[in-house]
Amino acid sequence: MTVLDDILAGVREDLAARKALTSLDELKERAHRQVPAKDAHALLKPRDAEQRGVKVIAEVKRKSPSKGALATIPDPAELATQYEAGGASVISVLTEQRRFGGSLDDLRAVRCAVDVPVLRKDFVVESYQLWEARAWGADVVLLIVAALEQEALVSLIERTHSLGMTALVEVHTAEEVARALDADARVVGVNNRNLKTLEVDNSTFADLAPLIPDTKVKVAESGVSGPRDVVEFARAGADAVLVGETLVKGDDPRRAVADLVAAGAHPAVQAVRP
Ligand SMILES: O=P(O)(O)OC[C@@H](O)[C@@H](O)c1c[nH]c2ccccc12
Repeated sequence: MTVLDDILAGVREDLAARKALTSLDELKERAHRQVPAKDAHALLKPRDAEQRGVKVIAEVKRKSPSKGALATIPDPAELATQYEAGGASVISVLTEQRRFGGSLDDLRAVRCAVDVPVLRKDFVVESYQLWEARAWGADVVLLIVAALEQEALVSLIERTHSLGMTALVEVHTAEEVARALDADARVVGVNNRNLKTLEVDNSTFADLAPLIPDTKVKVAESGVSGPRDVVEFARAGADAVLVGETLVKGDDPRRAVADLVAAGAHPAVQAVRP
């Protein structure tokens, strides 16, 4: 059993418990009462060349299976406000409870505190979770190719789009890239961390990015420890980076995000981007 299998088993149990409490109909009603989802795609890949730096997706993350406790984060809304002030384009909120210490309450708190799009970062296995994401105010959801059969991936992407949200489709191998493209993913995230072994290898993004057409939004996930990594991913074709640990562990999250945004927007970086 891989780490991913183990996480998914816990996710399914927690999901069953939530489904017993809230019917899909009730969730749909709540989702329909939300203001429409914000367009994260347009923010991550603006048409206007002037705004074309590498964007930063900043993550609210308390702990992880690979690193254990990272930060207590008593006030996720405050952290998200700092991220936004530092120039983050999207805020990612882990909502998985057992391994990452997150919750849907964190998602809502962040949603209420910022204007930028908010990503529900979880292990989505069923459309119920997409309705849930929308009902709690998410604009973007993560869909992990390694966790889904192809048919499920296709229908979850379609459902995400029909709810007006953006799907960040996560891959880790060339085969998963092909599956994501077949399923019509518009935003593809290459996770430098293998979710089956938890090992991080930053060359994963550079290896897989050429397989993803430039019309897609390419996101480098995990492994950003500072501005140098942003420059490296930018050179390999990243439109955005997704950063967790480095931001939650530092003492000035606003400044830390601003430094990454500045690195991604630097003219020397832009000149060498493919
Ligand atoms: O903390 P890091 O190394 O900056 O990584 C952030 C993000 O990429 C990571 O949290 C992540 C990427 N894909 C995931 C899927 C599930 C849970 C977590 C993740």
